[in-house]
Amino acid sequence: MEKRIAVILGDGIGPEVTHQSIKVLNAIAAKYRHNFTYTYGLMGAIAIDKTGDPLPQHTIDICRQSDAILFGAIGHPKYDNDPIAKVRPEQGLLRLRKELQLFANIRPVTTYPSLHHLSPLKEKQLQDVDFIMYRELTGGIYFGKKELSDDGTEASDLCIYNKNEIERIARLAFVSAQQRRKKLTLVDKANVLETSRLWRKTVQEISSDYPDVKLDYMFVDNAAMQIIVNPKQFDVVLTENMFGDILSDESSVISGSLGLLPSASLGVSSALFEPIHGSYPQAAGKDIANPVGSILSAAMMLDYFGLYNEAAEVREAVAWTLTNGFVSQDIDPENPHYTSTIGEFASDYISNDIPPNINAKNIAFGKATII
Ligand SMILES: NC(=O)c1ccc[n+]([C@@H]2O[C@H](COP(=O)([O-])OP(=O)(O)OC[C@H]3O[C@@H](n4cnc5c(N)ncnc54)[C@H](O)[C@@H]3O)[C@@H](O)[C@H]2O)c1
Ligand SMILES: CC(C)[C@H](C(=O)O)[C@@H](O)C(=O)O
Ligand SMILES: [Mg+2]
Repeated sequence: MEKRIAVILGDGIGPEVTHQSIKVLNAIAAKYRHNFTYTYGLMGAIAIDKTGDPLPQHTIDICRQSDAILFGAIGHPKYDNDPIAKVRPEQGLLRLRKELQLFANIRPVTTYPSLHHLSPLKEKQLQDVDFIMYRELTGGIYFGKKELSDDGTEASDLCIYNKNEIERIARLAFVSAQQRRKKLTLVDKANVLETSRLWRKTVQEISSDYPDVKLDYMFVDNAAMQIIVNPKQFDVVLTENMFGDILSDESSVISGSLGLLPSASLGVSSALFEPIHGSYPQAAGKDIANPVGSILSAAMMLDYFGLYNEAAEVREAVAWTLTNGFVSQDIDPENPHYTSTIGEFASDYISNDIPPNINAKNIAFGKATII
């Protein structure tokens, strides 16, 4: 299979983690005789530095000409700490999502028994947790009108949704539930917000098209608590843009680290794959970030291409690195491995280059020694 992949490395740890995904995709391509070609575009702080624009037209063009987009992360402290900067790295990502109409952001949350000890939650709460969040990505408060008064003392962000925006992601979430455990939870704040009441009404209306799916509703404040005390109750969670942003970072503590969670952002004719974490500037350039969220995003890309066996093999490679202790500092601070080592091991596993009796303890921060 031939696929053109647009790659946006971005800022901070974006390049380091994305390079591991490319290693893994190359191992898959070699093993299964696919031809993946990569075209690189700038976005974020690096794009501002080089072109003055967080999303240069060239990047939009290569994304449009690709079959899928692999993205790292954007963001830089010099903008985070400057509340009056007019041009910001995040504008690049938001514009790209809007331009390509990437309206459905899909964030699966799984747990690995070998990582249960890392979660602040108790073991019994972690067993059998497996849910998927459908986060609306191109509407709501992120994209409503923003205003700042002339004297700079008052500001507003408008939260706005229309029926069509709600319905198109809700239908994807219902179909996903049909293929899973047939439960859909709409998370909103319908006791307060007009937009949330429109979400409930719209989702209620279309639910009759999916009679096999049990629909329930939860207020977002309760959901934030339930995700911690009883995460296994969830199957598919459907929610608006900002609630989904916050609840998905929260959900990563179930898995054990923000560095583990992947995502897919699907649109009308484009698809973008990115870990849910940000540019983690404190780790930039140190080769210590967890690449698993990015590698699992590449697996979601393979699923999107219809390469289900290949995607499963990438997930198997990741599970193998995790259970054998080839993990980064966030997972095992006592015996951490480099980002690049984890990427190499995952790709070697796929290429069948990994001897079965490798000793994880001997390869911390270095090459494997065989026992
Ligand atoms: N999609 C994106 O590109 C995206 C997402 C979130 C934040 N951001 C941007 O990233 C910058 C930093 O934001 P932040 O510190 O709030 O969030 P962040 O996700 O970058 O990091 C928060 C914390 O999570 C942990 N973490 C994140 N990724 C990790 C990884 N791969 N491996 C191990 N640990 C990891 C670290 O402890 C880190 O301090 C900001 O400029 C923000 O706007 C970008
Ligand atoms: C960087 C930021 C604009 C982005 C968001 O809020 O959507 C990020 O937090 C994410 O989760 O992808
Ligand atoms: Mg976020």
